[in-house]
Amino acid sequence: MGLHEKHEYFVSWEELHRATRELARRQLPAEQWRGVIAVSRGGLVPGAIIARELNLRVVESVCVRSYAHQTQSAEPEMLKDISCTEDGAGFLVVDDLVDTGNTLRFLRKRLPKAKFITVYAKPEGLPLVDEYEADIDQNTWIHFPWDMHLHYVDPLAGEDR
Ligand SMILES: O=P(O)(O)OC[C@H]1O[C@H](OP(=O)(O)OP(=O)(O)O)[C@H](O)[C@@H]1O
Ligand code: HPA
Ligand SMILES: [Mg+2]
Repeated sequence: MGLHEKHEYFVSWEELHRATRELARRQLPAEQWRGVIAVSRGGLVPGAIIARELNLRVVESVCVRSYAHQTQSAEPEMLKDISCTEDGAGFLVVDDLVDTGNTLRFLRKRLPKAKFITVYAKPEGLPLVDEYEADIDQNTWIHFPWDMHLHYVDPLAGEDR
């Protein structure tokens, strides 16, 4: 394998559910939280699972457009802010993953007192996340279950003759 080779990691619904539940378990006791702020769109499903496990009924969403992969210099933009909190105190900010950390870096400025958690984390993003469930290599692209569907694959030995 070359050093710069790209890898792919395919996450099933079951794996996502299991990993997110484990992340939720580590946020106990639930009474310390006022609610969940999901980072739309990737954080919506993990946010719902965490809210369910912790019996939190206040679920908000924020949306950030990050230009990280196009123009390095451009600042991310808040497409949807929240009104339930000034500084994020008592809230869990949930995202599916942290990659470069650009999204969470931006949100930390808006919600300095929130706790930031993700299901997956790549090394560059580690300083921006308070807790996460699983490490993923920087050069691996994660495919989430909502972006995939099941399809037929030929047997290794080829079709029956
Ligand atoms: O750490 P970063 O380099 O900022 O990358 C991580 C972010 O990128 C993806 O969201 P994206 O902005 O692609 O939008 P989506 O959630 O709507 O898919 C992912 O869901 C994270 O929010
Ligand atoms: O690895 C990834 N998978 C899906 N979306 C992403 N956004 C940044 N990195 C990723
Ligand atoms: Mg996202």
